[in-house]
Amino acid sequence: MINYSEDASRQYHIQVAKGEVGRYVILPGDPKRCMKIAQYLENPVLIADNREFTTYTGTLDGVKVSVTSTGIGGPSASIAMEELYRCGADTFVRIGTCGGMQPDVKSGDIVIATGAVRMEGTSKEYAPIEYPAVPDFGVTTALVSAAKALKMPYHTGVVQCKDAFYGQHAPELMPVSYELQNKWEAWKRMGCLASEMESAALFIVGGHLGVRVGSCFLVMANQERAKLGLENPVVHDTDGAIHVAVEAIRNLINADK
Ligand SMILES: O=P(O)(O)O[C@H]1O[C@H](CO)[C@@H](O)[C@H]1O
Ligand SMILES: O=c1cc[nH]c(=O)[nH]1
Repeated sequence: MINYSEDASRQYHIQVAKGEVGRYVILPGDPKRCMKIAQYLENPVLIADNREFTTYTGTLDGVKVSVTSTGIGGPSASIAMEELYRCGADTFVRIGTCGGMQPDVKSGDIVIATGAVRMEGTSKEYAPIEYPAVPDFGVTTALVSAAKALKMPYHTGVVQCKDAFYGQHAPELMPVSYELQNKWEAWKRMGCLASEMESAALFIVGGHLGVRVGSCFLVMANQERAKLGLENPVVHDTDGAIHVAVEAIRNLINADK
């Protein structure tokens, strides 16, 4: 395989070299979330900042842990995971934002994914659609233990992933509204908790690479609650979900000892 990087020791997109990240990596979508997460680490150092990929490395309880942003959507998330894996990472926790889909999934709650609907393109270039996008059981239970210990309101269940943010929020405006609206109804009836964009790709790429992956999200709002006339403030504060992700990594470090 050709390495397109000017500096051959660095991965082309993330601009990180082998050994510069820990085996444990926290994956936010938004690069601006990286510094917030890095503040939970001891002695965080900025390793690289290229395109949508910002990476910090520090330690948690003396063990090397990194944070890398994945950008929006499966294509860039899959690139981040592939390149981090080549630098030595094998355990990933995504911390993102999502939109609730069930009436009891409220703004400010945490959702922990136990599976992801593959209504996106990236995972289809890895595995046939019949293969399920599921997180690692150990990472998922570490996230649940963390949410419980922090007394965060949380839900566990399947999340829906897609490529078009506005296909979720304004499906009626899309030429394929008939498909988007019917499928959304099906995901809801099947009990999908929330919609986001990266977990399906991360779970499938993780399965292919043989690494551990889990996901947790802040619920920003819930368009279904709005339709029902229920209270639906928009929440931007990701601190609680970040704390859950960091404590989950701490749980995994202890369990791995
Ligand atoms: O907040 P992040 O992690 O970016 O996650 C969610 O927010 C973005 C859309 O606004 C998508 O990336 C979606 O998955
Ligand atoms: O509603 C939402 C909120 C965040 N991210 C999404 O993909 N959808």
